[in-house]
Amino acid sequence: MTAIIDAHNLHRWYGHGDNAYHAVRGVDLTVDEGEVFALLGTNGAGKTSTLDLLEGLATPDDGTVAVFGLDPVNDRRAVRPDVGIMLQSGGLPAELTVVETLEMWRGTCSHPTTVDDVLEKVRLADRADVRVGSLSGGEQRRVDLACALLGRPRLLFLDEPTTGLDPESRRATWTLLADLKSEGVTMVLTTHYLDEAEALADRIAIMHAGAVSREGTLRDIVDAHPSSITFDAPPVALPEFSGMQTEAGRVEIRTFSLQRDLHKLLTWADVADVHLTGLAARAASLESVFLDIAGETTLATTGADR
Ligand SMILES: Nc1ncnc2c1ncn2[C@@H]1O[C@H](COP(=O)(O)OP(=O)(O)OP(=O)(O)O)[C@@H](O)[C@H]1O
Repeated sequence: MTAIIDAHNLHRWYGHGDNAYHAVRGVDLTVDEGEVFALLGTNGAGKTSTLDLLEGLATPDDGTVAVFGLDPVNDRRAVRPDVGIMLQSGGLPAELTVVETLEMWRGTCSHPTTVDDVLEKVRLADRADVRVGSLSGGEQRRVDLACALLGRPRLLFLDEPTTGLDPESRRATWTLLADLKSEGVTMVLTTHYLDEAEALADRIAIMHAGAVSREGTLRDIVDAHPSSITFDAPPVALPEFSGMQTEAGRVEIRTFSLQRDLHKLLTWADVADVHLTGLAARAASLESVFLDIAGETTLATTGADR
């Protein structure tokens, strides 16, 4: 595999002095050719700040980024023609129609496809003559995507591509992105929809407080996380389980052997004639990993440690 993106020890600060904010704290990322890489994280985790560095829209305060083996800031003229960027908010002029917007954008691309082609892809052909400002939020998002596709990019950055889209349009966008992947387009996307990352991504990184907290395939990430069995604390002594704790009258057993421990618990309850009220068994999932990370204490990220 060839690394299309290779980033090491990225740091990004906003502001200066005591009020400086350390938004990206030593991020390492590689994205291979043809991969879909999803960047997840809570609000403010540093996803967009990291994406800006990979896109060459900002220079890292420390660390290095290579895109196609080049510096996306200093070698911008060589890198940019092969890159499509869909920002979180497109900021397109409201007065232009969809087709005028795309024609204008097309003029900035080195080897563009046709406006009709991208209109078809994002399913906006019937809205071509409507002003961008009159479109629904979801339709505007699809114009942003159309602009990112016009240059026939080899590498596509998508910052929350389906936010504001209805479920049917989200699915249509997933199909479009899957088609682009099968054409060999490499993609880096941020999303708050875990099912989107599950459906599209070959690899996932979960950011928290400016750093990558977990990284790997969905399977790697989920397999490294315990499953959980919970129930109301019964008025009798329980058998021994590693990873068992009781809080506010609820018992939780965190386990990497869900089936074995559940069997042990149910067999004990049967023999001891104990009714386990509120019993729930949850296999580890991307959501449980995400929620655990989101609950972790946030490190101080102000200028004091600069
Ligand atoms: N220009 C700026 N000046 C100061 N702080 C900023 C600036 N831009 C971003 N930040 C801060 O940096 C942190 C990371 O922001 P960023 O937009 O990268 O997060 P994110 O993970 O993309 O969040 P979201 O999911 O909400 O889009 C946030 O706490 C944000 O307030």
